[in-house]
Amino acid sequence: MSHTALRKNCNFLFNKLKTESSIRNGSFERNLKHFSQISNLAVEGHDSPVTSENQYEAIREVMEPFGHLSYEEQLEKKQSWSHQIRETIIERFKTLKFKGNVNGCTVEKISPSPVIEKYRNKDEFSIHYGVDGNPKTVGFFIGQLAKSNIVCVPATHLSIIKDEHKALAEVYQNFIRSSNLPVCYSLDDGGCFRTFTVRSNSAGETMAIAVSHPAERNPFDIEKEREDLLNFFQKSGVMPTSLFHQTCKSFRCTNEQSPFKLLYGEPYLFENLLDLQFRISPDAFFQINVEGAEVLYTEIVRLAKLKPFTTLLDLCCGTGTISLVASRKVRGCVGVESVKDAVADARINALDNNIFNCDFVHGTVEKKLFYALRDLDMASHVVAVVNPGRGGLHEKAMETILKCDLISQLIYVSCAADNPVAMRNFIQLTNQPRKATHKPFNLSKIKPVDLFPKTRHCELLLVFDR
Ligand SMILES: C[S@@+](CC[C@H](N)C(=O)[O-])C[C@H]1O[C@@H](n2cnc3c(N)ncnc32)[C@H](O)[C@@H]1O
Repeated sequence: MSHTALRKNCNFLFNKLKTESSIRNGSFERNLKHFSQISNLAVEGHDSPVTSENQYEAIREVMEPFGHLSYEEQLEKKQSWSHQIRETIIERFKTLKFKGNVNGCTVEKISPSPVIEKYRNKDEFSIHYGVDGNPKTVGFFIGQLAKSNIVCVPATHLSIIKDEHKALAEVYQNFIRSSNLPVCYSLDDGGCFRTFTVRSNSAGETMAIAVSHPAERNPFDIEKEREDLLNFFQKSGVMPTSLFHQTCKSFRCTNEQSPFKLLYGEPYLFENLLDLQFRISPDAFFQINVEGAEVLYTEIVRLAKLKPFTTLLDLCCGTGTISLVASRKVRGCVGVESVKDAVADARINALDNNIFNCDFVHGTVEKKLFYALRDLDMASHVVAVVNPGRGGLHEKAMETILKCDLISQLIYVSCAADNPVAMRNFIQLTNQPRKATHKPFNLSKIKPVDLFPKTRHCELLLVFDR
């Protein structure tokens, strides 16, 4: 089950439970009694109950499902999954009447991640009941809604999580346990503590972000929570390099919607990647495995037909990584990104690396691409790299891309190529519906790059030419 699905399940469950005041202010015993109502715990795919003895094994099976395999075996599985993606696209394609070409598509050998342990530079920890019934447990969820058995297990025994992240999550757990404020299990239950995110860079610097629901509290109460949080970390002796606090009433808030308040330290993380330095805001996406990302970006540059006169379109550009890595090989780059702070990072990153041929546009691809292309009237050769995350590309963005004949190659970077939206995007690129006048793309190559050792996930580069 995906993290989002688990979160939805969790919210549903606690909507049911929220009417019972013991969640918010009851004693540990009352909470335990309450918890017994959602017991009969079993991990997804397992029938045996989750207990304090087997909880760490259970969370490993959720978070590191390939952890029991050798790395070679993991890569073999991901290689054959990449072939399956090719077969699925070809099968889907057979059902369509007007087509580009997908049959010639080859699947390259998977590139391994240079690191397979402690590689995650960002973890968003949730808060929920632990197996012992403690309602203030910080970690990751396991369980199934059907069996009403969602439970939170600390990350202490996971090998893909960095030690500094685990240590900070433990201090935060101690903090919320020492506080009288309740946990926010669903957005309208009046609770406070929501999530705790830790990010880090290769130099070992950490950025911690505590997110709370403002509930009915006034600004002074929220200020008090912030003071207490900072004091607690300072006294613990385990201090992040920077500490942020955000209040958020919805599932997730950007800095624009609800500012990240810096309580301590520097406002940004900096990361080195392929001889470039990147500034990263709390809000901005950065690939979770930096060494793996270096391989990914190197492969993108290898596969892209970049010429000195090429304009590179970097769609969903985050902090500008792909543009800046490719910038010296092309005439210019235009990045489009929906998160404002990430765009600010991308612009600064260009300047800090003495790169002056990249421009970054704030907005969604579906809204801004049309205008970005209109401004490219001097371009003679355009290559697009799209990296939209699990959500895939919006219909309108797809339409604009397909209609722009200048785009002769498109590299679709997908961390969830079997996701229905991504799959629809692949078919749209290669299909030519009856009345359409555009030339369809041919899917020429699939290149897997492993960014997520021990998990089922794998990054795919799908190369479309026309
Ligand atoms: C998987 S990340 C890739 C970022 C970047 N290419 C990198 O490698 O670091 C996807 C990015 O797309 C942005 N995004 C998601 N939907 C978008 C949209 N419709 N328009 C523009 N940006 C979008 C997200 O904010 C995020 O920064």
